[in-house]
Amino acid sequence: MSDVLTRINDDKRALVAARKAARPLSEVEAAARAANETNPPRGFIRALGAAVEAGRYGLIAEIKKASPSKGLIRADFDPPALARAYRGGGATCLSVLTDEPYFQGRDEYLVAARAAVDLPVLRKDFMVDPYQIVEARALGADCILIIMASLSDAQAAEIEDAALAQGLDVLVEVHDRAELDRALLLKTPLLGVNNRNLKTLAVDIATTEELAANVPPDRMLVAESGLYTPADLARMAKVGARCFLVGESLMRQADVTAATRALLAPA
Ligand SMILES: O=C(O)c1ccccc1NCC(=O)[C@H](O)[C@H](O)COP(=O)(O)O
Repeated sequence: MSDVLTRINDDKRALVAARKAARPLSEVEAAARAANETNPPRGFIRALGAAVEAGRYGLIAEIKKASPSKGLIRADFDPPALARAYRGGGATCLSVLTDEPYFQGRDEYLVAARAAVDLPVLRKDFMVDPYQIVEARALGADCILIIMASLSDAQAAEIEDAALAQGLDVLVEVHDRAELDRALLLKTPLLGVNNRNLKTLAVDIATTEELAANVPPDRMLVAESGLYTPADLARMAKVGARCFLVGESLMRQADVTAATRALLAPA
């Protein structure tokens, strides 16, 4: 039996092949060029850097309806309203799941959430082909995710180059020391440590603590997953993470603005 991440990536490769057959790359490239005119990249890394420079936390707030580990997280799911709620609560950036089979995401959710606010947006998906990067820019995304556990070094570099060519920022995500060493071969300064093991779905925020000492000072460390309280953020900040990617704990709240504000309040 294959692990969760392998299944997601296998399905994603089939899905991308179908999308390529339905819509040629040249057409998506034209849409990406048009998006550069109407929705130019908003500077995802720049926004996080500015928050940290100003002495605040950089919060990437995730719009996530469901997940493989938790099933349905939020039934009352309105991406533009959630984007505004996150903005009102002090989020720096948004992350929007576009994967449909495993997260009940949709490309349209990214478009609608981004149109509702002025925050930079991460297309949160499983990138296995440069075609998806062009798609991301065509949708208006400002940043894409590279999961080192999903890709070889050559594939990661190819996807990063495709993103940079589109003017997109890149969040590279690792879960262990070997992935961290490989991620440091990439150009992006934005380095996420996922506290969730995407193969087993086990979450342990000690993962960020264990890897943080090996993250060079020229990288911006993002602690991802399993963060619920201001004390969790303070614990991550102690080892040098000033930026956070948070989904479920905020998505489960009735008042997302108040919950975001409360999460960002001093511990
Ligand atoms: O969340 C999952 O169950 C999951 C399963 C398989 C691959 C990826 C998965 N999640 C992606 C993420 O790591 C999170 O959406 C993100 O870091 C936010 O985590 P959380 O705050 O715990 O929702």
